[in-house]
Amino acid sequence: MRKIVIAGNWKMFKTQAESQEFLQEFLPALEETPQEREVLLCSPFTDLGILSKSLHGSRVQLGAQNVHWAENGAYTGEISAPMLTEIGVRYVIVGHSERRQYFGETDETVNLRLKAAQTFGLTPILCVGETKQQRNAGETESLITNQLDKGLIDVDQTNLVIAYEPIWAIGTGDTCETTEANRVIGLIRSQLKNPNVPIQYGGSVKPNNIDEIMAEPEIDGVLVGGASLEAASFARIVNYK
Ligand SMILES: O=C(CO)COP(=O)(O)O
Repeated sequence: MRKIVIAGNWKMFKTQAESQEFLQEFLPALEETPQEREVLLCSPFTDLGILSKSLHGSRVQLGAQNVHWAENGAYTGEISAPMLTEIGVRYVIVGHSERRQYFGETDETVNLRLKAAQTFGLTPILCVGETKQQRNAGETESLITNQLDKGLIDVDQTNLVIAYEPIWAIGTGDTCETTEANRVIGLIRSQLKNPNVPIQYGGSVKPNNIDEIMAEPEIDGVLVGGASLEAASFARIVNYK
Protein backbone atom coordinates (compact mmCIF):
# COMPACT_ATOMS: atom_id res chain seq x y z
CA MET A 1 0.00 0.00 0.00
CA ARG A 2 1.30 3.44 -0.90
CA LYS A 3 1.93 6.01 1.82
CA ILE A 4 -0.21 9.15 1.97
CA VAL A 5 1.84 12.34 2.44
CA ILE A 6 0.12 15.62 3.30
CA ALA A 7 2.65 18.45 3.26
CA GLY A 8 2.46 22.18 3.91
CA ASN A 9 4.90 24.34 2.00
CA TRP A 10 5.13 27.62 3.87
CA LYS A 11 7.36 29.17 1.20
CA MET A 12 8.81 32.47 2.51
CA PHE A 13 6.16 32.97 5.20
CA LYS A 14 6.22 32.89 9.01
CA THR A 15 8.72 34.12 11.54
CA GLN A 16 9.61 31.81 14.43
CA ALA A 17 6.98 33.51 16.61
CA GLU A 18 4.34 33.05 13.93
CA SER A 19 5.30 29.39 13.53
CA GLN A 20 4.65 28.84 17.24
CA GLU A 21 1.29 30.61 17.11
CA PHE A 22 0.35 28.33 14.23
CA LEU A 23 1.23 25.17 16.16
CA GLN A 24 -0.79 26.20 19.21
CA GLU A 25 -3.91 26.02 17.09
CA PHE A 26 -2.84 23.35 14.58
CA LEU A 27 -1.65 20.49 16.80
CA PRO A 28 -4.82 20.24 18.94
CA ALA A 29 -6.96 20.35 15.76
CA LEU A 30 -5.42 17.18 14.29
CA GLU A 31 -7.75 14.21 14.40
CA GLU A 32 -6.82 10.54 14.59
CA THR A 33 -6.11 9.43 11.05
CA PRO A 34 -4.82 6.14 9.67
CA GLN A 35 -1.17 5.44 10.43
CA GLU A 36 -0.02 5.76 6.83
CA ARG A 37 -1.10 9.40 6.58
CA GLU A 38 2.18 11.29 7.00
CA VAL A 39 1.87 14.99 7.88
CA LEU A 40 4.68 17.45 7.35
CA LEU A 41 5.46 21.13 7.51
CA CYS A 42 8.12 22.51 5.16
CA SER A 43 9.13 25.80 6.72
CA PRO A 44 11.74 28.47 6.02
CA PHE A 45 15.20 27.48 7.29
CA THR A 46 15.02 29.95 10.17
CA ASP A 47 11.96 28.21 11.65
CA LEU A 48 13.33 24.67 11.49
CA GLY A 49 15.18 24.68 14.82
CA ILE A 50 12.28 25.87 16.93
CA LEU A 51 9.78 23.72 15.00
CA SER A 52 11.92 20.66 15.56
CA LYS A 53 11.67 21.22 19.31
CA SER A 54 7.95 22.06 19.27
CA LEU A 55 7.02 19.10 17.05
CA HIS A 56 8.98 16.60 19.11
CA GLY A 57 6.61 13.83 20.18
CA SER A 58 3.89 14.91 17.75
CA ARG A 59 3.01 13.05 14.54
CA VAL A 60 4.04 16.01 12.39
CA GLN A 61 7.34 15.68 10.52
CA LEU A 62 9.59 18.52 9.47
CA GLY A 63 10.67 19.40 5.94
CA ALA A 64 12.93 22.02 4.36
CA GLN A 65 12.35 23.75 1.03
CA ASN A 66 15.77 23.32 -0.56
CA VAL A 67 19.13 21.65 0.04
CA HIS A 68 22.57 22.01 -1.51
CA TRP A 69 24.28 19.00 -3.11
CA ALA A 70 27.59 19.31 -1.26
CA GLU A 71 28.15 18.11 2.30
CA ASN A 72 29.85 21.43 3.07
CA GLY A 73 32.00 23.96 1.21
CA ALA A 74 32.37 27.52 -0.01
CA TYR A 75 28.73 28.01 -1.07
CA THR A 76 27.64 31.27 0.51
CA GLY A 77 23.98 31.31 1.41
CA GLU A 78 23.41 27.57 1.03
CA ILE A 79 22.36 24.85 3.49
CA SER A 80 23.56 21.22 3.36
CA ALA A 81 21.72 17.99 4.09
CA PRO A 82 23.72 17.15 7.26
CA MET A 83 22.81 20.61 8.63
CA LEU A 84 19.15 19.72 8.15
CA THR A 85 19.22 16.18 9.51
CA GLU A 86 21.13 17.34 12.60
CA ILE A 87 18.13 19.40 13.70
CA GLY A 88 15.58 16.70 12.95
CA VAL A 89 14.49 17.54 9.40
CA ARG A 90 13.25 14.43 7.54
CA TYR A 91 12.02 15.72 4.17
CA VAL A 92 13.11 18.33 1.66
CA ILE A 93 11.30 19.84 -1.33
CA VAL A 94 13.51 19.78 -4.44
CA GLY A 95 12.92 21.51 -7.77
CA HIS A 96 9.84 23.53 -6.85
CA SER A 97 8.72 25.56 -9.86
CA GLU A 98 9.44 28.79 -7.97
CA ARG A 99 13.07 27.69 -7.58
CA ARG A 100 13.24 26.70 -11.24
CA GLN A 101 11.67 30.01 -12.31
CA TYR A 102 13.38 32.53 -10.00
CA PHE A 103 16.63 30.85 -8.94
CA GLY A 104 17.88 29.09 -12.04
CA GLU A 105 17.19 25.55 -10.84
CA THR A 106 17.65 23.05 -13.69
CA ASP A 107 16.93 19.34 -14.04
CA GLU A 108 20.67 18.79 -13.57
CA THR A 109 20.89 20.67 -10.25
CA VAL A 110 17.63 19.06 -9.18
CA ASN A 111 19.23 15.66 -9.77
CA LEU A 112 22.30 16.61 -7.69
CA ARG A 113 20.12 17.83 -4.82
CA LEU A 114 17.95 14.71 -4.87
CA LYS A 115 20.98 12.43 -4.62
CA ALA A 116 22.59 14.49 -1.85
CA ALA A 117 19.36 14.52 0.16
CA GLN A 118 19.13 10.73 -0.03
CA THR A 119 22.82 10.18 0.72
CA PHE A 120 22.42 12.03 4.01
CA GLY A 121 19.14 10.41 5.01
CA LEU A 122 16.50 12.92 3.89
CA THR A 123 13.46 11.99 1.81
CA PRO A 124 13.24 14.39 -1.14
CA ILE A 125 9.97 15.60 -2.64
CA LEU A 126 10.64 16.14 -6.35
CA CYS A 127 8.31 18.73 -7.91
CA VAL A 128 7.37 18.50 -11.58
CA GLY A 129 4.75 20.32 -13.64
CA GLU A 130 3.99 22.37 -16.72
CA THR A 131 3.17 26.02 -17.43
CA LYS A 132 -0.16 27.04 -18.98
CA GLN A 133 1.62 27.72 -22.24
CA GLN A 134 3.17 24.24 -22.27
CA ARG A 135 -0.21 22.69 -21.45
CA ASN A 136 -1.95 24.61 -24.23
CA ALA A 137 0.76 23.54 -26.66
CA GLY A 138 0.14 19.88 -25.78
CA GLU A 139 3.56 19.57 -24.16
CA THR A 140 2.53 18.44 -20.67
CA GLU A 141 3.47 14.79 -21.15
CA SER A 142 6.80 15.40 -22.89
CA LEU A 143 7.82 18.10 -20.40
CA ILE A 144 7.11 15.90 -17.40
CA THR A 145 8.78 12.88 -18.99
CA ASN A 146 11.86 15.02 -19.55
CA GLN A 147 11.83 16.36 -15.96
CA LEU A 148 11.60 12.79 -14.64
CA ASP A 149 14.19 11.33 -17.02
CA LYS A 150 16.81 13.94 -16.15
CA GLY A 151 15.87 14.49 -12.53
CA LEU A 152 15.80 10.85 -11.52
CA ILE A 153 19.13 9.63 -12.94
CA ASP A 154 20.67 7.38 -10.24
CA VAL A 155 18.03 8.43 -7.71
CA ASP A 156 16.82 5.79 -5.22
CA GLN A 157 13.10 5.37 -5.83
CA THR A 158 12.53 3.66 -2.48
CA ASN A 159 13.14 6.94 -0.61
CA LEU A 160 11.32 9.48 -2.72
CA VAL A 161 8.08 11.45 -2.99
CA ILE A 162 6.99 13.18 -6.20
CA ALA A 163 4.67 16.19 -6.37
CA TYR A 164 2.79 17.00 -9.56
CA GLU A 165 2.28 20.76 -9.43
CA PRO A 166 0.89 22.31 -12.61
CA ILE A 167 2.42 25.79 -12.46
CA TRP A 168 -0.77 27.48 -13.68
CA ALA A 169 -2.65 26.07 -10.67
CA ILE A 170 -0.20 27.40 -8.04
CA GLY A 171 -1.54 30.30 -6.01
CA THR A 172 -4.21 31.06 -8.60
CA GLY A 173 -7.30 29.33 -7.20
CA ASP A 174 -7.42 27.59 -10.60
CA THR A 175 -7.22 23.97 -9.40
CA CYS A 176 -6.47 21.31 -11.98
CA GLU A 177 -9.56 19.12 -12.59
CA THR A 178 -9.17 16.22 -10.20
CA THR A 179 -9.63 13.66 -12.97
CA GLU A 180 -6.92 15.38 -15.01
CA ALA A 181 -4.54 15.51 -12.03
CA ASN A 182 -5.26 11.81 -11.52
CA ARG A 183 -4.49 11.10 -15.19
CA VAL A 184 -1.16 12.95 -15.17
CA ILE A 185 -0.15 11.33 -11.89
CA GLY A 186 -0.94 7.92 -13.38
CA LEU A 187 1.30 8.83 -16.28
CA ILE A 188 4.10 9.82 -13.89
CA ARG A 189 3.69 6.52 -12.05
CA SER A 190 3.92 4.56 -15.30
CA GLN A 191 7.38 6.06 -15.84
CA LEU A 192 8.79 5.08 -12.46
CA LYS A 193 10.80 1.97 -11.66
CA ASN A 194 9.03 1.81 -8.30
CA PRO A 195 5.24 2.19 -8.67
CA ASN A 196 4.89 2.61 -4.89
CA VAL A 197 6.49 6.08 -4.83
CA PRO A 198 3.88 8.39 -3.23
CA ILE A 199 2.80 11.02 -5.78
CA GLN A 200 1.16 14.20 -4.51
CA TYR A 201 -0.93 16.83 -6.25
CA GLY A 202 -0.17 20.51 -5.58
CA GLY A 203 -1.83 23.73 -6.78
CA SER A 204 -4.66 25.61 -5.04
CA VAL A 205 -5.48 22.75 -2.67
CA LYS A 206 -8.06 24.07 -0.19
CA PRO A 207 -10.37 22.72 2.52
CA ASN A 208 -13.22 22.76 -0.01
CA ASN A 209 -11.52 20.57 -2.62
CA ILE A 210 -9.35 18.23 -0.54
CA ASP A 211 -11.96 15.46 -0.21
CA GLU A 212 -12.49 15.34 -3.96
CA ILE A 213 -8.75 15.37 -4.68
CA MET A 214 -8.00 12.58 -2.21
CA ALA A 215 -10.83 10.44 -3.60
CA GLU A 216 -8.83 10.00 -6.82
CA PRO A 217 -7.08 6.63 -6.87
CA GLU A 218 -3.67 7.74 -8.16
CA ILE A 219 -3.27 10.75 -5.82
CA ASP A 220 -1.30 9.89 -2.69
CA GLY A 221 -1.36 13.23 -0.92
CA VAL A 222 -1.05 16.95 -1.45
CA LEU A 223 1.57 19.69 -1.33
CA VAL A 224 -0.22 22.77 -0.02
CA GLY A 225 0.97 26.38 -0.20
CA GLY A 226 -1.42 29.17 0.80
CA ALA A 227 -3.91 26.98 2.65
CA SER A 228 -1.16 25.55 4.88
CA LEU A 229 -0.48 28.97 6.42
CA GLU A 230 -3.67 29.07 8.43
CA ALA A 231 -3.94 26.42 11.16
CA ALA A 232 -7.66 25.65 10.84
CA SER A 233 -7.49 25.35 7.09
CA PHE A 234 -4.42 23.10 7.06
CA ALA A 235 -5.88 20.96 9.85
CA ARG A 236 -9.04 20.47 7.79
CA ILE A 237 -6.88 19.36 4.86
CA VAL A 238 -4.92 16.90 7.01
CA ASN A 239 -8.17 15.56 8.50
CA TYR A 240 -9.76 14.95 5.06
CA LYS A 241 -12.42 12.26 5.02
O1 LIG B 1 3.29 25.67 -4.72
C1 LIG B 1 2.51 25.06 -4.02
C2 LIG B 1 2.96 24.09 -3.01
O2 LIG B 1 4.30 23.78 -3.16
C3 LIG B 1 1.05 25.28 -4.15
O3 LIG B 1 0.74 26.54 -3.68
P1 LIG B 1 -0.81 26.97 -3.46
O4 LIG B 1 -1.42 25.85 -2.62
O5 LIG B 1 -0.75 28.27 -2.76
O6 LIG B 1 -1.43 27.00 -4.81
